[in-house]
Amino acid sequence: MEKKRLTDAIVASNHKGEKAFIPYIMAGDGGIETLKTKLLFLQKAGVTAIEVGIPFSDPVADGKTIQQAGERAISKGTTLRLIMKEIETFYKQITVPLVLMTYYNPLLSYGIDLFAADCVRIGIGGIIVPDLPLEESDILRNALVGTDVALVPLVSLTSPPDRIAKITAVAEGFIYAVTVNGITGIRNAFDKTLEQHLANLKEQSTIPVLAGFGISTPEQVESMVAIADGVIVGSAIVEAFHHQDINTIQTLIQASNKNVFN
Ligand SMILES: O=P(O)(O)OC[C@@H](O)[C@@H](O)c1c[nH]c2ccccc12
Repeated sequence: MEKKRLTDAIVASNHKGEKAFIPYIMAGDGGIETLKTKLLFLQKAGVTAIEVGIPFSDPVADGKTIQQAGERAISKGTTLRLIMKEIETFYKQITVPLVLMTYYNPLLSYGIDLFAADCVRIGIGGIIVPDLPLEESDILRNALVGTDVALVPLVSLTSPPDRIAKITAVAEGFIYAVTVNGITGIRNAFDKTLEQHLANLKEQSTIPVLAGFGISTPEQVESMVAIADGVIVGSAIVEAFHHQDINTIQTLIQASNKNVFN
């Protein structure tokens, strides 16, 4: 089976004259019972897909906001196993693709083959594993062959051209273009080379290129969707859910839906 569900969802939103918007939430922040409510809310608000974070004790790519959300989730007993079980109870109500974001360690202790099989069973659209470099990713990629679960790669601002070529050759779902050098968390400004970097990636990739890291205001969403196929917003969404600031979430989503053909 070709891995098309996640790509198709992004392309479909782009065809509507919108750009893809993928919010990130931390599963178990506020208690596992809030996961379904948040997913249904975001789906109704018109997002393209949803990145679901698995809390982990050593989140090396994460800044303070997501680290603290992870600690809150862990303190409430959230594990990968619990999250998979919880999603299984309501996955039929979720029509937007879910992209699980987890570090490699929880995956290893879950068991790669079991994880792949469970992802298929509960309709997961993609997986992001930030601490799994391309060279080490075959075990997971092989476990997902023949499924519609995409292994989404990260490309950094500093990835050299030959590495970018290797990554785009095996990329599935979309390319996650990391927009800053460093960790997740809101930023005031972006590198001047970003526009050219995204243009290069788009030229080389046959699947959509989405920008993520540091994007936290409607203005930043608007300027990013002008140069990428969509955005991923994490810390700002996590913070807004933590403070039950629904308005901020809706405003961020709407910023990606300004008609790009005008
Ligand atoms: O929080 P930010 O700066 O908006 O960045 C997105 C991000 O949170 C989400 O995609 C993510 C959370 N943790 C990660 C670790 C690696 C890669 C990506 C992520």
